[in-house]
Amino acid sequence: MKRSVSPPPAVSKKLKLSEGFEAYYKLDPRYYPNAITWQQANEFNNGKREKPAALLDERIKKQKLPAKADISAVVHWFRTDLRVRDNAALSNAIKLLREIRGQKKDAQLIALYTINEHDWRAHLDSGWKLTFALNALESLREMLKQMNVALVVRKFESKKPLLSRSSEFVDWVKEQCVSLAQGNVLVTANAQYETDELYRDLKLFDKQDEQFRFQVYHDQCIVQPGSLTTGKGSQYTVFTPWYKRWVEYLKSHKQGKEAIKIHAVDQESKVNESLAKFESEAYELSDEFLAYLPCDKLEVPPATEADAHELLQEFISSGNAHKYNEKKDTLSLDSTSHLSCYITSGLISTREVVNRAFHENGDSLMRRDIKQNNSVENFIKEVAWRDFYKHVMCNWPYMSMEIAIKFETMDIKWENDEEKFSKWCLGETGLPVVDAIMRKLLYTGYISNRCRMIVASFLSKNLLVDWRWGERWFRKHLLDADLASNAGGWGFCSSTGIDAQPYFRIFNMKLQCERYDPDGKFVKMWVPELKDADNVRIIREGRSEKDAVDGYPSPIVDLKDSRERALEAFREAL
Ligand SMILES: Cc1cc2nc3c(=O)[nH]c(=O)nc-3n(C[C@H](O)[C@H](O)[C@H](O)COP(=O)(O)OP(=O)(O)OC[C@H]3O[C@@H](n4cnc5c(N)ncnc54)[C@H](O)[C@@H]3O)c2cc1C
Repeated sequence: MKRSVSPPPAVSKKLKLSEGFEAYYKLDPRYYPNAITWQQANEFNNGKREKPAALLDERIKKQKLPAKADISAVVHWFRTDLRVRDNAALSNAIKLLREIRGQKKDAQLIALYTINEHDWRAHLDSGWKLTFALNALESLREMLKQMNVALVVRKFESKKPLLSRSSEFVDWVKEQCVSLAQGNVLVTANAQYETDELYRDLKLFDKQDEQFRFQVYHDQCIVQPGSLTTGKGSQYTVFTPWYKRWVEYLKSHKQGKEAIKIHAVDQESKVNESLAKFESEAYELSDEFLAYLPCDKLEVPPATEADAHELLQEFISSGNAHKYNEKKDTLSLDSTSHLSCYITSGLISTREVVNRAFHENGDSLMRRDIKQNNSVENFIKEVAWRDFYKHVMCNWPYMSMEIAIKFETMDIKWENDEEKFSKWCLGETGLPVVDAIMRKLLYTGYISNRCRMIVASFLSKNLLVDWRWGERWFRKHLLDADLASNAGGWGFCSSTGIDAQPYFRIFNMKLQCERYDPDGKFVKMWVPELKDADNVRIIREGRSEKDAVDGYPSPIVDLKDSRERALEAFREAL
C-alpha cells in the first residue's frame, strides 16, 4: 500500500519550479493587502476583537430546524471532510432530511463541493495536496452514488482575487444552494477552524432567510475546541496538562470500555432521486491553475476511504504501531502511519484512528506516568497534538495569520538570506541530512515528524531565516499540509510558538544523524552524490573544502558559528 519511491539521480538538478521564491517571503498582498500586526493580533487577547471560533460556536449552539420547514433539499457542503463514514454534518444532514420528509416527502439530499482557485493560491496549497484532494473527490462521488446522492462540484469564477470569506463568494454559495434545491434549502457543513473559513461561515449565518438555512457541526477534532480549559477557564498553553485533560475527557464521556468509542455515522441508502439530474455535470480547472500544480506528473497515494482504512489496518497489523516508540524516528524506516494526508483531506476521521488504536491496545489510552506510555499510547498522543494545535488556533486566531504566538519573537533580527533559503528549499545546503530531507519532501510530498523538526530547526536557527518562510514552503510542498499543525510545528521548532522548544535548543546535526540515521542509509538514498562515500564525517557533517566529493557542495554555514549567532539573535530579542 505504501509507495516505494526511488529518487532519480542528481535529484535537485531535475527540479522544475514553476515560480521563484518571492512567494515565500511574505503574505500575498493581492489576497492580504492589510496584513495584521502583532499589536492588532493582541486585540484578540484583550477582548477588543472577538474570536471568530467563539462567535461560530455561539451560532452553532443556537441553530435549530425551523418549526414548519418547507424545505426542498438538504445540501451537504463537503470541505475537508471528504468521506461518508463518521462524518458529523453529513450524518446530521441525513437525520434532518428524515425529519423534513415527514412534511415534504420528495425532499432531496444533494452533496456539494466548491472550488475557489483563489483560496488555493492564497493559502499556498500544494500540488500534492490538491491533486490528492481532487482524486479523493472522485472516489467520494462513487461512494455517494451508491447512496443515490449526487455530488455536484461548482467552481467560483472571479477575475478579481476574491477569497471565500468575501461577500461575493458567500452570495454565490447561497445562490448555488438555492438553485440546486429549486426551492428552500437547508445547508449542512463541518466547521473549519482557519480564520478565513470561520469568517466565511459567520457571513453565511448572517445570510439566512426563509429560502436559505445554514447549519454547522464540529467534526474535525476528537474533542471539540473550547471544551478543555484550565482551572481558571482559559486555554492551556502547555501540551502535557492539556493532553491529560483530553484523555480524562474521553474517558468521562463514555463508560469503561466505551470510553472513546464514537459510533460511525450511519449511512442512509436509497434516500434520493436527484442523482440522474446532476450526474453528467463536470467542472474544469483553469489552465493557469493547472500550471500551478507542479506535481501533476508525480504519483500521489491512492485517495479513497477504503485506502485510508487499509493503511490504518496495515499500520496496526504490521507491528509498526506496536513498535512506534522504537521506530518512528529512524529516518530510513518510514514506519509511521502515513495517515496524515488522509486525515487532512478528511478521508478518515481521527476519531476512527484513535478508536482503532485504543481497542488494539486493550482499551488503554495513556499510562498514569506518561513517560511509561507504550507505543500505541504514544501514537494516540501524537494524534492528540493535532487536536491541541486546532484548539490553540481557535483560541489564538492569529496563529493562522502568520503571527507568532510568542509576540516577543516578532522582534528577532532574522538574517533572511535569500540565497541560503533557496538552497535549503532545493536540498543544496551541503548539510547531507538537511539536503536528503528537503529532496525527499520535493519528490514525495511527505517527510516524517523527525525530518520536519531537523530541517525546521536548521532553517530558523542555523540559517536564521524567518520561520514563516519555511512554514510557507512546507505548505506549498506537503501532501498533508494543515495550517494548524504546520504553524504549530514551526512555532515549536523555531521557539516562537506555543509550548515551544526553549530557544537554546538547536538541533545538533551530527547527533541527529548518529541517532536517527546511524548507517547513513537515508542520506545516501536521497543524496546520491554521497552514495559511495565511506567517510562517516562527510555523511554526517558534510564535506570540507579538502574532501574530494564530486558534485556535492560544502556546507553553506558552519554549524558551530551559526549556532552562536542564533543564540545571540534570540537573546537580544527576548
Ligand atoms: C515543522 C513541522 C511542520 C508540520 N506540518 C504538518 C502539516 O502541515 N500537516 C500535518 O498533518 N502535520 C504536520 N506536522 C506534524 C507531523 O510531522 C505530521 O503529522 C506527521 O509527520 C505525519 O506523518 P504520519 O501520518 O505518519 O504521522 P504518525 O506519527 O503516524 O501520527 C499519526 C497522526 O497524528 C497526527 N500527528 C502526528 N504528529 C503530530 C504533530 N507533531 N502535530 C500535529 N499532529 C500530529 C497526524 O495527523 C498524523 O497523521 C508538522 C510537524 C512539524 C515539526
